[in-house]
Amino acid sequence: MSVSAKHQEEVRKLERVRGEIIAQREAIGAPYTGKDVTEQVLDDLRQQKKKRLEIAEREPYFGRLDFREDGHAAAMPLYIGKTGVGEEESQKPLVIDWRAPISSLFYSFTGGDAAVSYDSPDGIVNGRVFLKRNLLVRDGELQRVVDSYEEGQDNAALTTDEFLLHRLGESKDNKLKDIVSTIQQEQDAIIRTEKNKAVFIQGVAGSGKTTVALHRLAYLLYRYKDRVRAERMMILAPSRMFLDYISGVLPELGVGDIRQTTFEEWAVELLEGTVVQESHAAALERWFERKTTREEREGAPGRIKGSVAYAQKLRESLAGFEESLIPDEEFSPYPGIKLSAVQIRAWFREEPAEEPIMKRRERLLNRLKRWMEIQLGRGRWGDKTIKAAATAKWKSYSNKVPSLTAAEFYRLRFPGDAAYKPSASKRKPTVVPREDLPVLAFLHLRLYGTPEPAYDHIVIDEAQDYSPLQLSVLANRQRLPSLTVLGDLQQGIHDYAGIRSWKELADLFPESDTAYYELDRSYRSTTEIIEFANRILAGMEGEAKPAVPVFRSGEPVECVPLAKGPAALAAETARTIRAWSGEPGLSTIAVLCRTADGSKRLHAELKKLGTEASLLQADQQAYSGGVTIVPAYLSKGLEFDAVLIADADELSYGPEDAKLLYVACTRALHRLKLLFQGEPSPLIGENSGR
Ligand SMILES: Nc1ncnc2c1ncn2[C@@H]1O[C@H](COP(=O)(O)OP(=O)(O)OP(=O)(O)O)[C@@H](O)[C@H]1O
Repeated sequence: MSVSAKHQEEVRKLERVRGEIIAQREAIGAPYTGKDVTEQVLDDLRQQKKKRLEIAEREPYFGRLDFREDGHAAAMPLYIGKTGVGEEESQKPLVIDWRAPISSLFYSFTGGDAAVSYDSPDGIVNGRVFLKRNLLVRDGELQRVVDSYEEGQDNAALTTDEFLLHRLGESKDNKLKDIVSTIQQEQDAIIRTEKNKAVFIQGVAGSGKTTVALHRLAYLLYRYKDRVRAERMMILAPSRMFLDYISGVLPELGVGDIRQTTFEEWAVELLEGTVVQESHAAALERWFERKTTREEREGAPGRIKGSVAYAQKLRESLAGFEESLIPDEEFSPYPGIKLSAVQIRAWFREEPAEEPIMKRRERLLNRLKRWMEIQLGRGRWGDKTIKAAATAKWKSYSNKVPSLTAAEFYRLRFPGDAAYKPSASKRKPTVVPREDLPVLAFLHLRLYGTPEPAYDHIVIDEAQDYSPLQLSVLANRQRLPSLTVLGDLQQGIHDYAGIRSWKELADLFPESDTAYYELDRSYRSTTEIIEFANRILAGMEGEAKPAVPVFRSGEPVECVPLAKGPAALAAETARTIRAWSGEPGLSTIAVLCRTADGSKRLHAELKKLGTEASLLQADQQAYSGGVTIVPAYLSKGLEFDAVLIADADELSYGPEDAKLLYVACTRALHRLKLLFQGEPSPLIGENSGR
């Protein structure tokens, strides 16, 4: 079939499918506003469907696969889209959801006439593929038709990756996007991993880890409809700004209501207002605004307190506390009526051990109260004076059974470790440093538990910055392990708190409950940028894993020496911003500085020159795109069309800063330039053009 005939065929098909989608959408009226509860529930479902149809109307599908199942006479064209659509009358599928079992063929098929198979709920289905076609539909218009496999054609000439490259070449705005139309085979395998696993993903910068984790949530909600609920899922990311950056993906995949937060916010909430965390900026300042030594990082409180050994110390301390909870004295609410310490301890032990300690304490004290009432009998209990005196005795006894908040417990039992002062007033929360939050969360769960239901699934992004203690606190909030834990050890710039090997985290689970994946291909940057960043990696200690580029060539990376002084830096920065701003493909531009202080100074200098740029700071809620000046350590997880590294000199980036410079360079999609005053950083030495 000729190219234009194919196009015509697809235009007709698109018209038919969109006609059906529009008709179905229009048939769903305005939201129900009445009081009938059943009707409200039904309408909720209708309105959700309407939202999905609205997305489908713009882009009903992105792929077509002609598949002949074994035993069937003809191949069936299957159209694959973000949401499944069935014909209203016949209920025949018009569009198949990308998460359906059969759609996995679309992602895993890479050509050839060999038999293929996919896992369906009824078992393995075998068959053959006759056509794999990518379709680009934007706002209801068919824009591109690209075949990556057609039976009987010279498929070597068919462009397998043309569609992907087209997508990667697009410029980015300030939000991460979904990738349903171009999910790669190795990514699809992760997305479709069974629910009850702790899935660890080690992936190079730009390999799609964050994106894949979000698609996995959408997959789990579809595949395990009856068992998982969006309200019982949670995404943990390093900052509010990062969460804002990824916030568009799930709604675009038709998924809502998933809690997205940072570990620290989650912990503070768990601790029920008893503590607040010190500012994020202050915490970062400690590690990034001045040079730190390896000894400082190794011996950092976050690493020690986050270790498995420390968790054990906390457990032992809790056990000791529990053991000594009941005072060594009898309880006697009235002369002649008494209960020995031995008896009270025995009662305490009867409480279920898996219940939090303070809950058991409360139940024990209530039991004592009931016992007291019964022993005194109706006559004496009815006597106001006797009742008041007995109750006072009970209160006084209760006061001797300690009740502590997590923050009080930690300060009392680990006075040398707790790095905060108690708040001056009981009603005011205690301000605690970030590294103490995991400890307090751990203690709180053992002491008080939480009324919140367990989580069905938890996603942890940038997990190389997590400690084993943090992960174990989270895993304790699940009945069965079901987590997606992703990160990149090579980007572990917070190594004063995080791990050095995934084993540290994976060891928390039985091996049969874990799955480990590595992603080596980088989709974000051009080949030139990836190769440049790989050379920085090579300078890193330990075994470096270079990223493999998807072949997408761009401009060479530039390293430019500058004369000394802030004026020369500002002038060159302004010139670069001007030049890049004039290029159509470059809509987000970042200037990265080693420190927040340096970023502020450059921002002020640029202002003097009349160059507009926004300054990105820790504790910021959102990243708005355009031209931004960013401290390198805050750029982690984000990406920009073009990146200018303003201070790639030997003082800013010494050999121990390889991870930070690697993070900085890998933020760039299409363009990367590094400036240096004085000697270039040894990390780019040979690349610097000198
Ligand atoms: N299969 C794909 N098709 C199209 N684009 C993709 C694909 N996989 C990843 N990308 C793109 O690559 C970029 C990097 O993705 P993402 O931010 O999820 O990677 P990451 O591994 O989390 O990166 P980092 O560790 O550097 O933060 C994004 O722009 C994403 O849209």
